[in-house]
This record gives sequence, C-alpha cells and structure tokens, in this order.
Amino acid sequence: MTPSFNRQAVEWTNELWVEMESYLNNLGEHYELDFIKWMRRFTNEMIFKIATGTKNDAIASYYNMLINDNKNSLNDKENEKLNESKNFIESIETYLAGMFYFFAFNNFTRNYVPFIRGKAKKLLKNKDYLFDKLYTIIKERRTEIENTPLDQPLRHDMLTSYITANTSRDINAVKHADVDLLRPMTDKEIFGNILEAMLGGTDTTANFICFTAYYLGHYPEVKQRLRQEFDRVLGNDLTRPITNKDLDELEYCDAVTKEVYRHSPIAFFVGRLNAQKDKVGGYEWPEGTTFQMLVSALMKHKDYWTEPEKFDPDRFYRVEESDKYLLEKKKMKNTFPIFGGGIRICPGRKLAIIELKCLLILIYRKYDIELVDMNAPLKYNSDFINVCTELKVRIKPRKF
Ligand code: HEM
Repeated sequence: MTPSFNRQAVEWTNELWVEMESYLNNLGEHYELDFIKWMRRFTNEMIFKIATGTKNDAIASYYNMLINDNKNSLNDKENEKLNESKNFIESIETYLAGMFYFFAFNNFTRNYVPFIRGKAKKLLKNKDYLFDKLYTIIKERRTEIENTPLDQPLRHDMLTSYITANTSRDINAVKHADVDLLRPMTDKEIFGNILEAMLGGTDTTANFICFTAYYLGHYPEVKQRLRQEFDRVLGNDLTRPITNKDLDELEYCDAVTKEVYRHSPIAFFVGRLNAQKDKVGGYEWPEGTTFQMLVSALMKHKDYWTEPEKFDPDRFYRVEESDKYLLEKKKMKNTFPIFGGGIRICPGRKLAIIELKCLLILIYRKYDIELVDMNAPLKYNSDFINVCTELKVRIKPRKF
C-alpha cells in the first residue's frame, strides 16, 4: 500500500466511523451487539472502497437487517443494493471458511463422501458467485474508464491503478522497473489482486479489533492508561478527526495491540515452500517441501519471553529502557512476526494498523465497550486463521 492509500485510509476510517456511530447511537447503549459482525462489515467496507473506489454499504445493510422495519422505508432499488451488499460480505465469509475445507480434504473425499460432497458443492457455488461479482466490477470499471474523456482525471483506487497501469491513462506515479511488468494487466491478474485484498483485508483486522476489545474489557488498568495516552495526544475535543501524526504518537497503544496479538494471534502460522533443497532443524529437506511455521508457539515460548503467559503491554513499551524485559529486547526481531516477513510480508500491514488504532481512539475516547459476559472466554475458531465467532458487547458512553 502506497502512502497515498494510507492517507486515504485514515480519512475513510474517520468517515466510516461517523456513519457507524450514528447507527450504534440509534440502537442505544443497552443494545447487545455482536461486535465481530460490525467490525467485519467495517473492515470490508474499508477494503472495498480502497480496492474499487466505491462504497458497498456493508455497514448500512447490516444495520437495516437488524432494524427490520427500516426496510419498509426503503424503495426496491435501495433494498436490492443492501441485499447485494449483504450477499457479498457473506460470500467472503463463506469463501474464507471454505478454504480450510479444500486444504483438509482431498479431491476424492470432496467428490465421493456424501456429506462432504454436498458441502463442497455449496462452497463452489459460493466461489462462482464471488468470482462473478468481482469480474463484473472489473469489467464495469474498464468501461467507465474508456468512457471518461481524456482531459478528466480518474479517481485513485487499486482497481483504477491496475486497469490503467502501463496504458495511456496510467495514474501510477511510480513505475516498476521490471521489463516483464511493463505491459497492461489482464483481467485475470487484476481479479487475483482484488480478491486477495478483499480476503486479506476483511477478517484479519476485524478479529484484531475484537480481540483487543476483549482484552481491554478484562484489563481495566490497561484501558485506563490507553485512554490517558489518547487524551494526551488528542486533547479534549472528542470529535476531532484523527490524523496520521496522531497515530505515530501512540506508543502505548502500539504496545497494547502487540501484546493482544501475542496472546491471541490471528495468522497463527506462516507457510513457505522451499525452492531448493535445504537443511532445516538439523534435517535435509528436498526441494518443494512445504513448511508451516507455528508462530503462535514462538510468541509464547519461555526462551524468548519473560513470563510469557502474563498479559503485560509493557514488554513492548519502551522496552529498550527496561531491565525486566531483557529477553524481549534481544529476541523480538525474530520471534514476533505479526505480518510474516521477507518478500511475502503482508502488503496490508499499514492499513490494518491504521484501521485498528483509529478505531480504538474513535471508540474509547468517547465510549466504553462493555463485555456482556465477563466470564465468557474469547470465542474463536482456528481454521486458516483464528476467527472470532462471537463477541457480545454493549457500547456505553464513557464515564469521565
Ligand atoms: C491484523 C491484520 C492482518 C494480519 C495479522 C495479517 C497477517 C498476514 C500474514 C502473516 C501474511 C503472510 C505473510 C508471509 O507469508 O510472510 C499475510 C499476507 C497477506 N496479507 Fe495480511 N494481515 C493483515 C491484514 C491485511 C490487510 C488489511 C490486507 C489488505 C490489503 C492484507 C492482505 C494480505 C495479502 C494480499 C497477503 C498475501 C501476500 C503474499 O502472499 O505475497 N492483510 N498477512
């Protein structure tokens, strides 16, 4: 993600929060929300806008689903748009959950074992819907660009950038030097990139926000320190939009989110395939071996972390000044790969942190997230990634 996308991401997170806040206020402080459902729509709406330059009304459609009678006040076209948006976000959820199915069961099992065959069929039907939808979006945007007069500027989004790359309408300021890539992209290549962004950019960040809300609910002293930092950086104005500069100043917030991630990582393993034979862990491995690195185990290993089971953001806060967290100081570079590393490092990492930090400020400076059941464990499934299955909360005004 280029700096211009990151700037837009801050702006859009501010804007989208204002929309979501109005729905939450309408529902009222006693309403029990499933926070993951809201956050998934928030992050999907963000990545949809960044990827395509348009809104998909993921949050509005969810709100309208909850407030059934609202539907009656909408006309058929508006209802159709909201339904389409609901189907789209559900298809991403189903596609992501289904990936594990195709990972775990071989071709024979998927085609001949009765229950599994039925499930695989449904997943494939969902895949067709999602792929068609994305190809339609690409085709429609191509036509729009072709019909835009040359003297009119094109908007800035991933799709427009991919479609125009290496054409006379190129909106990309920076050119790739590799000769093989100095040609326009095909629809298939564009589709692959947009699909990856949608998949990578929806559940991951939504889960991270929910996991953080869960830990803050259980560690009020951490929440209080976090708010002190927000108040110091942002002042008393509870409505001022957040800026990139604000985010850079939030050191304790950084530490809190890292500690949440260490305890409840989302991408709990990272995979690699070796391109040539290699020696790993004392053994020779042939070319083409698949490795899965269980990073969740690295993040809790006693050789790398002081009191690894303890929830303490201070292990990430100004750790270079600390004597207590010597292990962290020495080892963190290789033991904490939130976003993977090397050439395949997560391209959405900046966007994820922008959304996460912005939302934490926007929510906690003005409201409190109250967990409905303080005794409930963090509910999640470990499939391809750790996915929060439910987080029941009430959003209350903050008590000063
Ligand atoms: C908290 C949020 C996120 C976490 C924890 C996360 C984590 C990861 C990890 C661990 C990888 C594998 C990296 C590797 O193999 O070294 C990855 C890859 C990827 N992520 Fe993220 N990610 C997050 C958010 C996002 C967002 C917002 C996007 C949207 C643009 C995104 C798009 C991708 C893509 C496209 C890849 C594949 C990159 C490749 O294979 O070259 N991720 N992510």
